[in-house]
Amino acid sequence: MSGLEITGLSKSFGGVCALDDVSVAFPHGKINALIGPNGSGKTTFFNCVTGMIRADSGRITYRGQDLTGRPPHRIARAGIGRSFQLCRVFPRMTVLDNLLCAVQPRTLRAKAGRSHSRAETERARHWLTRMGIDHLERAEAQNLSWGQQKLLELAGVLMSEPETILLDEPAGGVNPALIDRICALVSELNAEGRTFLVVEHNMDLVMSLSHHIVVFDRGWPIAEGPPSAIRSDEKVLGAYLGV
Ligand SMILES: Nc1ncnc2c1ncn2[C@@H]1O[C@H](COP(=O)(O)OP(=O)(O)OP(=O)(O)O)[C@@H](O)[C@H]1O
Repeated sequence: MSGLEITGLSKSFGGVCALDDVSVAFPHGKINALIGPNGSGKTTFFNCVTGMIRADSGRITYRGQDLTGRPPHRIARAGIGRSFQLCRVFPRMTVLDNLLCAVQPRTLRAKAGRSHSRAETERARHWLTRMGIDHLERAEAQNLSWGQQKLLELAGVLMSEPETILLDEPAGGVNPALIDRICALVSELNAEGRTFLVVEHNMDLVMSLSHHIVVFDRGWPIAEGPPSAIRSDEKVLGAYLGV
């Protein structure tokens, strides 16, 4: 079955056209990247796909389900998780509590008491271990490095077991050792069956990690294909060099 498919997506802010009739599909089971110069519409695209903002027109389908106009929680329930460019963690909460917060209480009793099951706590510890930050479980999130906070945010996304994960600049501001860790994790999680769509400015990372790349320029996809094709595409070079 197909993965995420977008048809005719448009979004303007006042007189600024951020997305202009975008039609694009991302293969399921792959690591996809969305790249483009500053202001080319990548974050707006993420926000429309995850229901954070409503597109002016267009259709969003995922695994055959129509998600157009659905609110963020419905999109999450369909199996799509996302991280943010400016990492979203609760700074004064412990690392473990940040993850437990990411879990939607499933039963009425849990909703009333906001209690978490032992299984949820174990799952939180499992993801902290996978991220390599389990030793920080009792630390306040504000005391983690920026890269560790990115790993914590990714662990939070994984708590709801999404099959597709949208990552907004996972390497932005992160030190090289942790960038390597994030790349290794994305590859491992992909090998385990998760699909990724990554917005990233670090071209070395994009070229080494991705199977499929879509390039936006001025709210419009100008190229798509494997890294080898994108690297030498004249339209892409032109968009980045401004020629
Ligand atoms: N809330 C908003 N109000 C007004 N204009 C906006 C808003 N959000 C985005 N824009 C404009 O829409 C265009 C696309 O912006 P967007 O943030 O989607 O690009 P981007 O490719 O993610 O950029 P960057 O790589 O710098 O994060 C830009 O011209 C931007 O100024």
